[in-house]
Amino acid sequence: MSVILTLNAGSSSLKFAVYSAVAEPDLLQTGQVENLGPVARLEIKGGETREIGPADHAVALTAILQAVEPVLDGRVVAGVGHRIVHGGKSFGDPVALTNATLAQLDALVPLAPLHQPNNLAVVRAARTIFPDAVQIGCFDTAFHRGHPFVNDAFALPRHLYDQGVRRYGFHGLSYDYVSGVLARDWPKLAQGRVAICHLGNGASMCAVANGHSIGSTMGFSALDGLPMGTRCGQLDPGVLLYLMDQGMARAQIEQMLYRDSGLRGLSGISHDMRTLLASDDPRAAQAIDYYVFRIRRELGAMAAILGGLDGVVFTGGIGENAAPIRTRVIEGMAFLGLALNPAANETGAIEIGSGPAQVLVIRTDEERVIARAVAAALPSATAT
Ligand SMILES: Nc1ncnc2c1ncn2[C@@H]1O[C@H](COP(=O)(O)OP(=O)(O)O)[C@@H](O)[C@H]1O
Ligand SMILES: CC(=O)OP(=O)(O)O
Ligand SMILES: [Mg+2]
Repeated sequence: MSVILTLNAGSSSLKFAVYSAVAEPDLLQTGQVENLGPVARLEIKGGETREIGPADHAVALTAILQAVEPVLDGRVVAGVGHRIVHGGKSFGDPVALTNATLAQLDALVPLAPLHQPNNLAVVRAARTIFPDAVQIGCFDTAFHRGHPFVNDAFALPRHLYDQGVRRYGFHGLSYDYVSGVLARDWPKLAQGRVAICHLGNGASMCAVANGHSIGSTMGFSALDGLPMGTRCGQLDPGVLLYLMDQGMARAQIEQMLYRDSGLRGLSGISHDMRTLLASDDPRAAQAIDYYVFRIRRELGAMAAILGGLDGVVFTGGIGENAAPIRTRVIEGMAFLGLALNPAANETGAIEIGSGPAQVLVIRTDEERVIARAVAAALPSATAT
């Protein structure tokens, strides 16, 4: 039996999974290197967890491949699936990552500087390590491609829209997975109006109507919308003009917006929600207040886009694990039909609502969406 390897290069982690190469792939192993930077940590699910010292995405990939060698057990890696954050105007469905497609994707690096270079570096490393494997790219922007014009456009001169200056939306692999779970386990809700909150290190919300994205808080880049671990979220563009007038260089502005803002910037303490929730520093409390305020504001916007809410889903590292954040987001939202069952919320239940609209916590699985796309591209996958 051959296997499929998936690689998901996020802003702060490299997640991987190994699956059997069959039409509905069986998960064999999963894990990640998280907290990329000076003290990265390798976590193999059900296995070892250890600090691996300073690591970027390339070092993380080497550590992962060493750790999964026993799982591979000599089996051939027939396909490698990659999360690619930005597909731009041209890419929707999963594609084979050839020299030609990689060159087109390189051109989108300036639109997602925190992700796209890492995504593509991981693709290139994997092509060298597994030269005979099919390499498939799956796009975070794909799920949003059916957006109506009003959710896709900025009110800028028209030629910019034609050039591709649009609101793409991201976290699409996560929304695709969650929508699939809804269709399978909550079919009636899946036909309704659902706001999915992907709250990880990056964060966005998606308005899903009958399984299709009709709006998202993220836009042209992965900066817009909600505040994130290190990114600012929605910002008055006048601030950028002011900073330029003050003499700030483009590279400094990019550093500030992508890496020094969000929870990290506001708290001055950490980008990590666990650290902030555990802190008694008033700046940590203020950063969390801002985070919750913006999620609530956008939840109202998603409800308006959808014409009401039949359900809200929390996912991503914070959405799945931070019960106090979920409590504060849903508090006082009875006017939207939302209320929490506190015991269910605090004990890790999936259905945590007590109002007319559903409130669910669904663990996302971007890897599975990628693995299915690789399996579909492997002629052998249906036969084995
Ligand atoms: N138990 C927890 N309580 C609060 N926050 C958590 C918890 N577990 C993880 N998180 C937060 O989840 C975030 C990472 O989310 P994740 O979806 O894994 O990120 P990425 O964008 O790298 O995929 C971090 O901010 C981390 O603090
Ligand atoms: C698009 C994005 O923000 O991704 P992540 O949450 O992995 O940083
Ligand atoms: Mg993520």
